[in-house]
Amino acid sequence: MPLLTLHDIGVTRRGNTILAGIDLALQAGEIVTVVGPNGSGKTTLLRVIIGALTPTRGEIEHHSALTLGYVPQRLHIDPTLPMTVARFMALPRRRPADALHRALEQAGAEGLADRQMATLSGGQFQRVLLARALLGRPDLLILDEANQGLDHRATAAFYRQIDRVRRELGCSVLMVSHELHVVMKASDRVICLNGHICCQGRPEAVASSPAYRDLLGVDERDAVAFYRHDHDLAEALP
Ligand SMILES: Nc1ncnc2c1ncn2[C@@H]1O[C@H](COP(=O)(O)OP(=O)(O)OP(=O)(O)O)[C@@H](O)[C@H]1O
Repeated sequence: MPLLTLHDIGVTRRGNTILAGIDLALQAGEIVTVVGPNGSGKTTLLRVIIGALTPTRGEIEHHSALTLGYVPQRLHIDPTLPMTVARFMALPRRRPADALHRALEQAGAEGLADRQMATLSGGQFQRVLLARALLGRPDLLILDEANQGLDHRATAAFYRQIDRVRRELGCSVLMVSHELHVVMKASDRVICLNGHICCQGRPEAVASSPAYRDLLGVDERDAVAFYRHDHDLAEALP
């Protein structure tokens, strides 16, 4: 049985159809990436899945005990506010110190617990957000463009960390990205969204499909070149 299934999900707001006819099943342990242009409904789809938005039509089916972890697109913390990573991780609920350190380690952010949030690099900040999402030991980890503000190298390292997390925790991952080439190696399946599902499949197949190329204006040779380049990037914490 899939971990989570969407049946004919539709979202309409102020007379505009944002999502229509979304049928989607997420399998246990799978990494699925949703790609699509600006305004194609990617965030809306994630908001429906995490329960922040009630769809206009359709149903979501999952096990009653399904635990979700969510890494937001961006999070602003006032840089003048003194707040250590450990304190941030304890919001809104304090956790045992060993759980906190385990989550930081799983996210590749070990050693950052006593650092001030304002002093973290973009890559470190995203790993702390990931660690916070891992505290609840999620069955499904959801990331909304978690590479925003990261350069290509930091993004590639971050997605390799996601793959490690999936292997260590055995959780499923659903993430949104603008760019397939960046997340290609980390995904089992890619869903190309533009209000509806235009195409889906293995990353290589989607990258070379006319629907994907038309939608995102990508040259397949560019995508493959990026993909190969990723292999050479160092594993260093950005
Ligand atoms: N509450 C709302 N009321 C009306 N329109 C909305 C609402 N939320 C989103 N929209 C519209 O729905 C469309 C899809 O928005 P959404 O944020 O899901 O797209 P996206 O693919 O995540 O975009 P981006 O890549 O820019 O983050 C946009 O046109 C947006 O303006």
